[in-house]
Amino acid sequence: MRGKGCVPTTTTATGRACPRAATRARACAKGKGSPAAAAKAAASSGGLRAQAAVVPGCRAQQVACKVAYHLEAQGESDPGQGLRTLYDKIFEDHTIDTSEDGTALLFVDRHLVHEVTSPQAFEGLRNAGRPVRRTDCTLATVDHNVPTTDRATFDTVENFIQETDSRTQVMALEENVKEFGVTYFGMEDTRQGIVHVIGPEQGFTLPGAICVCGDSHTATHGAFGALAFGIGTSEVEHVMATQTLLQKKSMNMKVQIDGKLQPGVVSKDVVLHVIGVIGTAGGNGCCIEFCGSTVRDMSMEARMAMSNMAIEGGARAGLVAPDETTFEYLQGRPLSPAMGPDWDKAEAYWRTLRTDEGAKFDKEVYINAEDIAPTLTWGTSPQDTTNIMGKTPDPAKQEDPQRAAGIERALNYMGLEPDTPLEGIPVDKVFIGSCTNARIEDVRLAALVAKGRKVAANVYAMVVPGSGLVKQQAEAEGLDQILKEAGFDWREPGCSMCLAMNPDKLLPGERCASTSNRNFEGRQGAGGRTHLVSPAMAAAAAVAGHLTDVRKLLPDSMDMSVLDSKEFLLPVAPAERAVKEKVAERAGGGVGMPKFTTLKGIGAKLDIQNIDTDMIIPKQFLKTIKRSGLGVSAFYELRYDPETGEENPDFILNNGAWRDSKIIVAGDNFGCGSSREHAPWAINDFGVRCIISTSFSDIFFNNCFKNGMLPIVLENDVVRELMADCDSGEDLEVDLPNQVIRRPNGQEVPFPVDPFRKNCLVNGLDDIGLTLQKEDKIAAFERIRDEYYPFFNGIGYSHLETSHFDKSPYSPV
Ligand SMILES: CC(C)[C@H](C(=O)O)[C@@H](O)C(=O)O
Ligand code: SF4
Repeated sequence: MRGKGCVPTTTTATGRACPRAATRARACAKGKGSPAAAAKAAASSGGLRAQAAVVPGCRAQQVACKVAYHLEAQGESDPGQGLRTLYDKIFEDHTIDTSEDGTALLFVDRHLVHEVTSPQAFEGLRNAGRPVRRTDCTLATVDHNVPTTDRATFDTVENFIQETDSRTQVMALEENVKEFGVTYFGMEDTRQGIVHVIGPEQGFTLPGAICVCGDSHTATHGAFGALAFGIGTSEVEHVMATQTLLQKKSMNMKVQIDGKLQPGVVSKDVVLHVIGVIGTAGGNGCCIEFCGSTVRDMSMEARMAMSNMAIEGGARAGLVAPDETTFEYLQGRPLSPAMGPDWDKAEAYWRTLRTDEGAKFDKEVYINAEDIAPTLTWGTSPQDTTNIMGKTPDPAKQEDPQRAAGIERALNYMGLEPDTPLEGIPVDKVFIGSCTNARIEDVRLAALVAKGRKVAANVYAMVVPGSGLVKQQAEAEGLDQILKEAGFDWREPGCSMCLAMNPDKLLPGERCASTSNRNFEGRQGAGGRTHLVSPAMAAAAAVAGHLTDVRKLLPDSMDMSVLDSKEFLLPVAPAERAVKEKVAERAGGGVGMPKFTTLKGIGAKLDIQNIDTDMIIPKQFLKTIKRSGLGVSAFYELRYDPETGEENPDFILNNGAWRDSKIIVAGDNFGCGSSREHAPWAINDFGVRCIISTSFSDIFFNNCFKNGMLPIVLENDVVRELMADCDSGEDLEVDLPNQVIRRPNGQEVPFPVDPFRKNCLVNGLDDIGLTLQKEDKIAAFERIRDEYYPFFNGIGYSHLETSHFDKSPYSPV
């Protein structure tokens, strides 16, 4: 009987009673004809939210409200009511349940998995005897560790990958996907590639989906109007076990770019420019929606390069509303809905995915595309940008002493003087690749610049396609020939020198023009210096031998010199080896969720802004398949002399009583960069349980709670006072139940903490167990989804052959 069991008590995403619940219940109780009719009645009497309708036991109501949501989104409901952003719509449409404090349980449509952040998650499932709930919505590949050398002789991973830890991680994934039945593109599969290249390429990434991956650049998929964000390994396990995630709603931020881009300026320049404007913490706590005429004119691949770097602006996700460009890109891809009724149903839904006119954003940024010239970084943070006509900054001219210290440190690392013009700085290497810029259009752009020219004698330049299919397409178009003739090294797909977890690395002191997304210290190899650029600018630097404006290319008169790729096969430095051995000795099995109540001890001051996760634990220590034992590698670059492996006596955590600090008081934006949960694991294993700062990156912040650690956000003046307490050597006491920090002078400093997270920390509760108690609600949501969003159910590859392709994922130039 329709309407049976309807109760007007549903809460909203913010935990408040939903004022429209009564209307909904009335519509439901009327039980008029079809669910759609009930929905229409309900919608016309006030508009409804889909998520609020999921009340177990009230099927008709659920269906009615679901349909009503679409009517409202298409503007058929009362105008001016409940105006929502694209982010609000996707978030709310995936909300299964909302707890008192506003934490939502979200359904996850797409889960991408790679070898670095999944081993501990699979281990957790295995230990708990849990399966992967939705293998049809899960896709795995290997990318970070794979060598990019010729695979002509590839037989098995075991024989092919020389580096032990890399081999172990790749082999662990191969075993895990077999055991858990997950679709996997291995090294012998042409579809293998960087996880953020293959998802879109296969049509796995769809508009309106929630898409996650244990990787911060999951933001890439937002280009499709998918709500896509990086998660930590504990969350990878949570998604695999429950197909859901616990999330608090982010703020809405609009970045509107209007106008026509100058020739030679591409979306990479746009996003570098945007990050230069907003800073690496500018988007913290936000989901960015990129909009405006410039964005509408971009191709899907250009949009992907832009949303990819939303995380570098501090935002966990970047979105672009789907449009004709999106639909055209998706049609005929292996995992897109099949053309015909399936496609039509999907497209009708996707067309509702846009921000309502007049909807409110918490932050707005407006950029004029005509102001953007080819843009690049000069320092060690993606916010350190200027255009190619610019100069390095002078710390002496900075008013903020912390910023001045940051600039000085960055220039020193980069081997650059203040006020140096960027144009003309010689480079040693050029890297064209990564999940930002390794798609076919990027390769085409590089080939366009390189055509008929030669790589400079002082430069080694490599092009690493983002996937086997990009490589295949580029070869079909003859782009590899153009690049090889110019002197570029043409490689096999993978992350490569973006992160240098495989053998492709910079040598200490080497300078690289790189199309990747992070220029952190040591990112591309210890001591390596990175300038982030577009593929056009990278190719221009390769042929010029120095950073240059792609708009005024040098004549092609230089000799070509390709360095022997063996140069990249670096031996592991002795210092690094010693630390790795200690890590191996200490690594154990899983570590339960520890309780956190009070913590007393001397605090350590780390007065550096933007301590990124590469500084907390560099990539060479990510190759573990365990969670524990990483403490010896925490703050590796700061803590040890890279030559000798001896402790650096100037580093606070090597110094006297501070060696045992359990509390760190740090500069702004702690934990920015990658989603690696290895960062909190390493800090935790080192003995630190609490970090205090003015701000944190969202993913790091979240990861701390999953590991029984407490990150505390306080105002800058309070942080400064606590830093002084650290220097005094007297104890601080963090009292979580009472939410105060007791200073040595007896003052109590209150701090905020999310009630749900506090409860989990104080009681040592594990998220997965808590979520599985909501099984009924998850199952009810899945039934609704089957009916109204069947296109989100992964059809998987189990019954598909590679020949299923309706067309090549790439169309010719
Ligand atoms: C290894 C992975 C966790 C990491 C990320 O999250 O971004 C990596 O892809 C990176 O680019 O630093
Ligand atoms: S940023 Fe680099 S390392 Fe990270 S996923 Fe992308 S290509 Fe791989």
